[in-house]
Amino acid sequence: MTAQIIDGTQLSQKIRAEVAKRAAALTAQGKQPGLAVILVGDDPASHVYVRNKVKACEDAGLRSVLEKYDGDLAEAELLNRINALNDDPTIHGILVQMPLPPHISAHKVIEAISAAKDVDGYSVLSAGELMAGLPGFRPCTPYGCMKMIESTGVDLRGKHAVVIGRSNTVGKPMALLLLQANATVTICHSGTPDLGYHTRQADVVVAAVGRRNTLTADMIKPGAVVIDVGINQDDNGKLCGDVDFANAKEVAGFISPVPRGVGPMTITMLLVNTIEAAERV
Ligand SMILES: Nc1nc2c(c(=O)[nH]1)N[C@@H](CN(C=O)c1ccc(C(=O)N[C@@H](CCC(=O)O)C(=O)O)cc1)CN2
Repeated sequence: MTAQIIDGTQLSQKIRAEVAKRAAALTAQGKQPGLAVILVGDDPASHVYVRNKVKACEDAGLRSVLEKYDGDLAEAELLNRINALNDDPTIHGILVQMPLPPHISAHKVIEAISAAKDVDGYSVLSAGELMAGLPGFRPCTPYGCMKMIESTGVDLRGKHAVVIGRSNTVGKPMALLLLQANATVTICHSGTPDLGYHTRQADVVVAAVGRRNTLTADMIKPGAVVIDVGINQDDNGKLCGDVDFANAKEVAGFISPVPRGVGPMTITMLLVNTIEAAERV
């Protein structure tokens, strides 16, 4: 049987409608939620993502302030801008689009953002809150993946989840969120000798490596939930994920596509975090 598609665009629409209601309520109290988006350099994909973030804010009634800088911006200047935004009461969330040019320390930049405005959930404090099971901002991509899994109705308690990838922004927080939902979690990575051995036992697989065809149909347990975080291009330059979608959908129970899967949900959870930041003030 063919898998049910987890449509990130459709799920986003539902969540964004709720975000719009919360934004309207805050605006009526004279506190319109505000997001500052900082883009440094000319990475074409980053320009697309940032444009989509600004548009999503507009559509949901959030105010967005987009600051674009040339790739040779000095690190100190960027840190000064972040400090100014930290002090701006009309800005509730600050996002610096990644990747940054190599001469700028992403760590320094992330840590410069005030904890109350860290809507990307990338800071050491936010990571610690997640680790400790405390409330806080969750990184948008894994947070969106959790919402996608939730939308399938599959209860994670006691299920075996395999995360492929161990990045600080996706793999590690993803594993912690799954653990918090009482799944038994395995993290696989480039040093894992037999990836298929692990994924074939998994009720849920989250692929977040950035290499196409990392997860093929023969590596999937029939009926499993498959979430594809990858952003790659196929031989024809078409956007594709880490999963061999065409064949995997014939084995999985639920599967997210690329595009229209995790990508739009990443933006949606950014809106959710920004609303939460504004509601906390
Ligand atoms: N500060 C951040 N930087 C980056 C993040 C992040 O969460 N915070 N994540 C990624 C990129 N990303 C968000 O910024 C992102 C990637 C993809 C999409 C998306 O909607 N993709 C569409 C296709 C868009 C296209 O035409 O290329 C889809 O999958 O349907 C949104 C956001 C790295 N940087």
